[in-house]
Amino acid sequence: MLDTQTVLNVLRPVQDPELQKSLVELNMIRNVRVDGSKVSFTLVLTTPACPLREFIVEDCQKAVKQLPGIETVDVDVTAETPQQKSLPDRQSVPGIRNIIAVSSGKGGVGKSSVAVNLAVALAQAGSRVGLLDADIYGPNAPGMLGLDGAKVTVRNGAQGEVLEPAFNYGVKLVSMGFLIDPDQPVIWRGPMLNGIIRQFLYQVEWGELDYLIVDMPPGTGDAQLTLAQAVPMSGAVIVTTPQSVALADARRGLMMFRQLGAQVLGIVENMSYFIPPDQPDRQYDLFGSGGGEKTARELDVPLLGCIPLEIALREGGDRGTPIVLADPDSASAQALTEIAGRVAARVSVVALT
Ligand SMILES: Nc1ncnc2c1ncn2[C@@H]1O[C@H](COP(=O)(O)OP(=O)(O)OP(=O)(O)O)[C@@H](O)[C@H]1O
Repeated sequence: MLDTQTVLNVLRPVQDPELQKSLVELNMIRNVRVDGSKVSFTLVLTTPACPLREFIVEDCQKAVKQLPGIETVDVDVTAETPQQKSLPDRQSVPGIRNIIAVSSGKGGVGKSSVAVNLAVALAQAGSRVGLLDADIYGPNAPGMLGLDGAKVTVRNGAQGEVLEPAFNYGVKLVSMGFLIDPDQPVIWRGPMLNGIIRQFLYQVEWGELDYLIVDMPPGTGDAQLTLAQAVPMSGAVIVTTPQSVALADARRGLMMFRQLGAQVLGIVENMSYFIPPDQPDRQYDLFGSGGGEKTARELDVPLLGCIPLEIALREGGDRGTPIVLADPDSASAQALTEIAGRVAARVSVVALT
């Protein structure tokens, strides 16, 4: 009769492909049971959005089936998202495991669309997700998340006043748009930023979150710097288009995070090519091609994915139903879902290595 230790021994060489470490050593294999010709165990992944889930399960099954007399291998898959490393001089936010900034060197490249769809895709995969819309210039996440006109409610808690976030599609949201007067000039909003952001991090009832996505204001000016310094983040995702001007801005954004000691999780190239709705097998490179890949290579960061320009993505944003929910089979929704998986995988790597 086989014992659980023998099972763990054959599983020991199986590695997590991202972390490149043994699943057994990472304590990702638990509750091993042997019952005659059947072995069962729990595989605890580092994110519910793991893009390599099937691949890892197959590797485990293959390894265990090498044992004589074993016919069935039942793998129960769950996930526990690791806590980001603590950062010097930054106060972590209790209950929030990972903070991910979504940033762009310039406006209008689709940063908010990426942030909103990323948040919803992670929630769809089973993660606990919050979205902090910190874009003082154009806080448009509420509209894109179907929460236009929503407000944070203020409650008196044990620690004083606390804000309750709005909620839709599995995502908790607070937005600069809930607090700032849209008629107030942007120049006056900048200096308020540090105070508001601290309130948004430490005084909101976020509860337990695997990921808090922060939709940053575009650019690398004072406001962005203040924000990037105030938020204790796991890493940043930089959104760009294939155009050379946008890429030069993306490089600046990337340098800013690096100088602040924050990890850059990777680059997302948006509006990579246009798919005409009536000719879905054609694609047009409206803004050139290969720019995101080239910049990623030059700066030695991963290219997390390329999102096509699709009318349905804009319509989904305008209607308040993100494309990953409105049309999950569309090319842009699939790209965004894959990007969410890669971001989650990179966050695990940063937390655990
Ligand atoms: N891949 C895409 N396909 C079609 N439309 C897109 C795509 N990406 C973004 N858009 C549209 O472009 C507009 C600008 O996008 P978005 O607001 O996400 O950009 P942003 O970089 O956050 O802009 P801002 O600088 O104003 O915050 C929106 O109307 C959005 O729906």
